[in-house]
Amino acid sequence: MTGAPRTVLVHPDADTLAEATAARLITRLVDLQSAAAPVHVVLTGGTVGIKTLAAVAGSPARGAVDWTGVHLWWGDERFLADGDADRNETQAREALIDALGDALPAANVHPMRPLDPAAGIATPEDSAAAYAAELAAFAPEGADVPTFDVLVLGMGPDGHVASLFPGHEGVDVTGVPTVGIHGSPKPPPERVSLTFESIRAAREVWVVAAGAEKAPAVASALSDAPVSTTPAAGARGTEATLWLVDAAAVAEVGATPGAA
Ligand SMILES: O=C1O[C@H](COP(=O)(O)O)[C@@H](O)[C@H](O)[C@H]1O
Repeated sequence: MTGAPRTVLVHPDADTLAEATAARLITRLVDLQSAAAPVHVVLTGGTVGIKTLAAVAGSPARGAVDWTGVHLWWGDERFLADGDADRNETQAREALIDALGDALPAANVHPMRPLDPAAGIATPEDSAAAYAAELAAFAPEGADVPTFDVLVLGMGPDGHVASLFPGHEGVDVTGVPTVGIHGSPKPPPERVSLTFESIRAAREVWVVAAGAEKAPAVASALSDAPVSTTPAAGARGTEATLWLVDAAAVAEVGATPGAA
């Protein structure tokens, strides 16, 4: 597996994990903005992912970020109508984006297109193709996706990341930056996801996971199980791969967590 080695950082519980990840993200954005602009961040849905966004919104330090220079993308989306409460976009808006208000230009927010047959988005493949075009518009010459500075991934108890599920063909898709998903084992069945090629193009990949129900998948991923059975094992950044977890989530990891 190419990519940066993993560093595992363990926090006592899910709330502390979310607060610490939010602080880490804010600090990273400020550091990145001292050197270059714009900054591209990929958001995740899921429990800890959304909790982390709420923690960013609640942090006074969020004012240290120049949000006009931050672009927000998504690693995956539930293919539902605009505004559906189950959309990762809807939850991210409620947790953070709405709170940022005018500080974050609307043009910097890049959601995956919702189900909207009247606008030509009738299938997950339509949305995936539209997102590929949006990504390409911000990609450097010769690349399919922007240079993502930080790409955050939640992980399901089955080891899925983004909407790349174990045993599903989305895991193996290559040559395209995005993929439409059908028959997801976790509702809703239709989704849109970045492919592993897009995920692995990110400079930093942060996997966030909390809770005992994630412990088997965390142990499996950190022991380099096949990506086909534990997709999270394939999540790597080009410069850094962080596993930001709580104590319950690493309960089944054999050795003391550390670089892997
Ligand atoms: O459905 C999804 O689930 C995963 C993980 O969610 P969690 O609630 O178990 O933390 C999430 O990463 C993904 O973005 C989302 O679409």
